[in-house]
Formats: sequence, structure tokens, C-alpha cells
Amino acid sequence: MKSFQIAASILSADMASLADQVRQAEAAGVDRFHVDVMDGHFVASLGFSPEVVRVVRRTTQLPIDVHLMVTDGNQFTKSFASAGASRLIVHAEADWHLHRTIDSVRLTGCDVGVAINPATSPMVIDEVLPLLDVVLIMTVNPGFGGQKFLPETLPKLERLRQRIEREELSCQLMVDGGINANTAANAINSGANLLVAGSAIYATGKGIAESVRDLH
Ligand SMILES: O=C(CO)C(O)[C@H](O)COP(=O)(O)O
Ligand SMILES: [Fe+2]
Repeated sequence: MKSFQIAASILSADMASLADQVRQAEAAGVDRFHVDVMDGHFVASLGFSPEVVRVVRRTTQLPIDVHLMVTDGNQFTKSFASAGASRLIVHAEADWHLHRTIDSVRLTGCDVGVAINPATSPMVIDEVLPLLDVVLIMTVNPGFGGQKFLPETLPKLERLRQRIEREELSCQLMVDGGINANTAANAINSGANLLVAGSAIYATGKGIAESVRDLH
């Protein structure tokens, strides 16, 4: 049985035909969608708005994870929840009151996740791990698609996987950045069970169906 899920990150999709790109990825067998939100402050890039989540929501019934790479994730929880997000993921580095933000995501009815950057120790989420549905380990520095996977992030995955197993937590372990047919196995072997892929699905030049097949 497959022990991991694949989330398609629409950051690398062709925005001129977003709905079609979502349909093709769903038909190819992805398990969920991933929408990056960037504020030009926490990360250098800009995008995506709740309107983009609405388009994805109208196109598929698969779950949508919203990855909030913004300085004040708490400010946006309601707007992305009402646009159709299934799960909201905030960055630990960007939040002085992570516990409160986790509570306010729960109040929207969405599942909740916390992301950490390559330079951040998983210690920062020690106290909140039992409250989470997913931890997102950034395997590149956030803000852009198409970057190279950083293998030095793998020990964090192993450490978190051990604690999740030891305490029988239900939290998923997600990796985001540089995931492709070559790097996915390393991430899974280190404990990841949810792979986010953007350019490895939408920008391989092989088409979406074959790219998803390669990843599997
Ligand atoms: O959060 C992100 C970048 O900060 C992404 O989800 C991004 O889409 C990953 O892209 P790729 O799979 O091409 O590395
Ligand atoms: Fe992301």
C-alpha cells in the first residue's frame, strides 16, 4: 500500500489555464493541492490570493493546503478558510504567538499545520506538536519554485518521525521544496509521508500525467 501522499503545488502551474492544470493533476492521481501565499516581506515573492484558492476549490473536491509564507498568518486565516482551504499552514518563524494562531485556525474549521525553514530547529514546535495535523519541513528556503533540495534537512524529519511514532501522534510530515523523482525517496525514508511537488509536476516538459507517474 502507498504510504505517502502527493500534493501538487500550483506555483509552477500555467496560470492561464489553472483549472485545467488542476484537473489534469487530479486525473494523474495527486492526493491534494498546495497553494503558496507570499507577502513580499516574509519571503521576497508575491502571490496567491484567496481568489486563487476559490478557483481551485471550484475545480476539485480534493483537499487544499494553504502554505502561508507571510509575516502575519493570523490576519489571513478567515479569508483563506472561507475561500475553501482545507488546511492552513503558518510559519513558526513568522509568529510570536503560535499557540494562539493554531487556536484561531481551528476556529475557522480548517485543519492546522506549522512550517519551519531549513535554518529552524524543530525544537521551536516541540510544545505544539500534539496540536497539529501536519508539520511542514521546508527542504529549500521558501519563496520560489524550482530550487535544489537541501539534504541537510533530512535529520529533522527523522527526529520528528521518531517522536510522532513514540507518542502515537496523528500528525502528517510534509516536505516542500526540490521534491522530484530523485529526492522523494530520501524524504520518505527519513519519515516524510506527504510530498509537495511543484516543478516536478508542472514544469518537467513531460506533461502532468507522466510527471506524476515518475514521482510515484
Ligand atoms: O513553498 C514553496 C516554495 O517556497 C513551494 O510549495 C514550491 O511550489 C515548491 O516548488 P518546487 O517543488 O518546484 O521546489
Ligand atoms: Fe509551499
